[in-house]
Amino acid sequence: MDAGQTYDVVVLGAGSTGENVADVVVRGGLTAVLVEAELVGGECSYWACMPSKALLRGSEAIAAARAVDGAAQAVTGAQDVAATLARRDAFTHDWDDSSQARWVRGAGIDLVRGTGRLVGERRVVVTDGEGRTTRLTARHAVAVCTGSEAAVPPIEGLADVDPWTPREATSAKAAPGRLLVVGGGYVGCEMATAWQALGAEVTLLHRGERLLEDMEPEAGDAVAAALRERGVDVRLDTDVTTARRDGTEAVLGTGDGEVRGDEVLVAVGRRARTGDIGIDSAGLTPGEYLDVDDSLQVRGLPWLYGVGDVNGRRQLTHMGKYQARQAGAAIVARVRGEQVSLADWSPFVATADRGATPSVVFTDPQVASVGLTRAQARQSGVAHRVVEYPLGSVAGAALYADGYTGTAVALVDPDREVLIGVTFVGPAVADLLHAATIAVVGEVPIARLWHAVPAYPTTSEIWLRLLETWRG
Ligand SMILES: Cc1cc2nc3c(=O)[nH]c(=O)nc-3n(C[C@H](O)[C@H](O)[C@H](O)COP(=O)(O)OP(=O)(O)OC[C@H]3O[C@@H](n4cnc5c(N)ncnc54)[C@H](O)[C@@H]3O)c2cc1C
Ligand SMILES: NC(=O)c1ccc[n+]([C@@H]2O[C@H](COP(=O)([O-])OP(=O)(O)OC[C@H]3O[C@@H](n4cnc5c(N)ncnc54)[C@H](O)[C@@H]3O)[C@@H](O)[C@H]2O)c1
Repeated sequence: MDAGQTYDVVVLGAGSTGENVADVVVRGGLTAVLVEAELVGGECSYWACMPSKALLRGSEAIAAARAVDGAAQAVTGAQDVAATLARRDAFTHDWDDSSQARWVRGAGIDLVRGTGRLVGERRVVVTDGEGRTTRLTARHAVAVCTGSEAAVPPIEGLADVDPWTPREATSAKAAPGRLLVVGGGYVGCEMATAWQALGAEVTLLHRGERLLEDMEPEAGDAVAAALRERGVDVRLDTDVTTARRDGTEAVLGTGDGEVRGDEVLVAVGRRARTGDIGIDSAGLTPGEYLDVDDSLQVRGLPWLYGVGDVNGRRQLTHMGKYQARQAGAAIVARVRGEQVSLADWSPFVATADRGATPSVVFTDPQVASVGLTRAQARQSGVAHRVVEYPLGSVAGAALYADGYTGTAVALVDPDREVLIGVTFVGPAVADLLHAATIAVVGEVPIARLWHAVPAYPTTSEIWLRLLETWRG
C-alpha cells in the first residue's frame, strides 16, 4: 500500500458522467482524481451510444437516399458491411482510450487506473491489474459515477446460451446469421434495426403488447411496422421462459413454442453498478441504485454524490453529463461555503430529470421525445390537452422524403398554456427535438411561440401546424 494521496474530490468511474464531474470541479478551482477500472470514456464511447449509432447510420443514409426519386436511382449497390464495421471501429478508436486519457490530463485532472472501492468516509482504495493499491482521500467529496450494467432476466438456462449483452451487440466483428433479441426497448429496437440491415435474420421477442412501451403508442407502432417491413420477425406479447444450446444453435422457449438462432441478445434494461464498490462501508446496500437528492448528493451522506446511470434517475449520456454539471457546481459552491439552493431550476439541481428529459431512439423512423407522454400525464394527474399533426403533411418533410410518414404529438397544459411534452416519430426527427426541449424547459407561452417562425420549407413547420391545431 502506498502512502496515499489527497484530493478535494475523488471521482469513481471515468465514464462520460465522471469525466464531467471532474472537469467542472477542477474549473471551479478544486483538485480532482478520476479512478477508472476499464476504459476512460465508459460505456457511451465504447459499447453504447457511439458504436450503436455508427452501426445504424449507414443504413439510415441509404434509406434517406432511396426515399428521394432521382437520388434513389443512384443507390445501386448494397451496404458495405465491412466498411460499416470499420467506421464503427474508428469511432471507438479500436477500444483504445489514450485520446480520452490525454484529454483528462490536459484538463488538469489526475487519473488512477484500477478498481476503486470505498473503505470509509471520503476514503477510496484502488487496486490495479497487478494487485498494487493506491489510497485516495477526498477532502470534500467522493462522486460515485460507476454507471450501470446489463440486467439479466430470470430465464432458465440463459447462461448456457452465452447471450450477448449490449456490449457484444455493439462491438461484434461480424453480423450473426440469425439473431434473437429479447426485449423491445431502446437497445432491442436499435440493435434489431442495425443488425437486420447488416445482414442478420432478426427475431425480436418482446413481452409487452407494444415496443418502446414507455413512449407514446405511435412510436412503438411505427417502429414495429418498419422493422417488419424490413424483414424483422417482431413477436409481441412473447415471454421467453427457457434457453438452451442445441449444438451451435441457441433455442429460446416461449409460450408459443421454440425459436432458434445463432446468437441471443438480452436487452431488458440495466442494473446499478454498485455491487462491489464498498458502499456498504457507508451503510448503503450493494447492488442498489444510489438514492440522491436533486443536487445528486446521497441522502444522509453529505460527502457522497451519486451521478449518472448509477442513481437510476435517467440513464442517458446527456442527462448524466447534465447531472455532472449540476453536482459539480453544488460541490464547488459547498466547498466555498456558498448557499446551495435546492429549488427547481437552480444552478445546482437536475430538475430536468423530472418532466423535461429529451431522448432519441435512433431507429428508422426515429422517435424523439421530451417531457411527458399522454399516459404519464394521466397517471400523475397532470391536466393536459393533446395536439396531434401528421408530419408528412408539412412541406419540408414531403421534400425530405417521398411518401414521408410521421407523427407529432404535443401535450399542452391548458391552464398555463405551455407545452409539457412533445414526441416526434418519423425519419430524421432527432434534430427537431431541441426546439421542443427549449419550449418545455423554458415554459414558453403558446402566445409567444407564434413569434418563433419556422423557416420555409423545413420540417420545423410542424411547430406552426401544431399551433394552428391547438387554436382550432
Ligand atoms: C447499447 C446502448 C446504447 C446507448 N445509446 C445511447 C444514446 O444513443 N444516447 C444516450 O444518451 N444514451 C445512450 N445509452 C445510455 C448511455 O450509454 C449511459 O447513460 C451512459 O453511458 C452512462 O454514463 P455513466 O458515466 O453514468 O456510466 P458509464 O458509462 O457506465 O461509466 C462508468 C465508468 O465507471 C467505471 N467503473 C465502474 N466501477 C468502477 C470501480 N469500482 N472502479 C473504477 N471504475 C469503475 C466503468 O469502467 C465505467 O468506465 C446507451 C446505452 C446502451 C447500453
Ligand atoms: N438512443 C438512446 O438514447 C439509447 C439507446 C440505448 C439505450 N439507452 C438507455 O439504456 C437503457 C437500457 O436500454 P434497454 O433497451 O436495455 O432497456 P429499456 O428499459 O429501454 O427496455 C427494456 C425492455 O425489456 C423489457 N423487459 C424487462 N424485463 C424483462 C424480462 N425479464 N423479460 C423480457 N423482457 C423484459 C421491458 O419491458 C422493456 O421493454 C435505456 O432505458 C436508455 O436509458 C438509450
